[in-house]
Amino acid sequence: IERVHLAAAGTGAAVLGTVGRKLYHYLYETCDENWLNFNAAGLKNDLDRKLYGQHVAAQVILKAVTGFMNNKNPKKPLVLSLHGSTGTGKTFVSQLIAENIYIQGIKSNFVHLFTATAHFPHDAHIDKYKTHLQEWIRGNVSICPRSMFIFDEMDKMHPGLMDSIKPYLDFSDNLDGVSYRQAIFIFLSNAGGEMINEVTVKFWRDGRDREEIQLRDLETELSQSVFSNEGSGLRNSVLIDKKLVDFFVPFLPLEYKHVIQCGLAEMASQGFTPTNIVIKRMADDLIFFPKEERVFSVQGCKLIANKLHFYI
Ligand SMILES: Nc1ncnc2c1ncn2[C@@H]1O[C@H](COP(=O)(O)OP(=O)(O)OP(=O)(O)O)[C@@H](O)[C@H]1O
Repeated sequence: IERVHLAAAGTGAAVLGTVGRKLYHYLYETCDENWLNFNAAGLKNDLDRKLYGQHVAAQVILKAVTGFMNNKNPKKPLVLSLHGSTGTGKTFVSQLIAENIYIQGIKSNFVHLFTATAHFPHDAHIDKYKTHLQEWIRGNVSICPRSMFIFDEMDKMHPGLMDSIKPYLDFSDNLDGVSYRQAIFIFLSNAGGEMINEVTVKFWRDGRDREEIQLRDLETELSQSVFSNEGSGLRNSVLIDKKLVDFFVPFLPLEYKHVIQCGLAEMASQGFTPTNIVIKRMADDLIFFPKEERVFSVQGCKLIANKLHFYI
């Protein structure tokens, strides 16, 4: 009888243990398949339906992220560098990527946003910052190898600071016992934006379709203009010399019709019935270039969320 009791108690404890573990996984985000689940179809769908006017970026990002996430044994972390003028969707796309990898999306404990100017504002403390940044990356990747780091305003980052993250982006088995091969680094910057805008305006002036623009029309010039730009922190950076960036992703300037699409989506997300007249009134008040023809929005879709309530 005692043995039966013991066995029953053992089974009870095991069941409780399983339930406890399940509950723990349910309540607390863990770095495993309970909270990490790459959804390739979801990413494609989001890029097709939610991201407007960025056919080049959508294509590159889908291929890059899907290839990387499906690779069981990547040789280095994925490093994407997103370029374009303000409000064209660089931060937004990073959010879409996060939403299709982490159940918690951009709010996941494994997604980290770093803004050079906000986090490390004083050049004089650069050596201290370097150590902090390296420890921060190392600490986060040792907690979860599938960590995502989004570096905003990369063009304003001190080159020394940028170079200090270089070892983590490279091909290496591990550094101090930590492997970085499953991590994702996304750099955001306005560097190269002007060149991308010029190419897009030229296509438009030549009467060519926006959709005809291909990555190769921008890629070479993009890497040259980004890294030769005097004001760009990316200039002379080891990141480039060592070819640590896997993909340079160009974001085109948005046209009037894309601004309308952004406005309608924003209206819906704020709980209003999307109305063309309202959004058109708002779009008409925005600034467009070239000045005469008013084709491309200077601020992309950036100001829409804030402006909307003036027009409703
Ligand atoms: N191409 C786009 N498709 C759909 N929505 C967009 C697009 N671009 C911008 N938006 C909307 O505008 C908002 C602002 O854009 P976002 O922050 O992604 O711009 P950004 O390119 O990161 O700009 P910045 O260089 O100033 O940081 C987004 O949250 C999104 O709602």
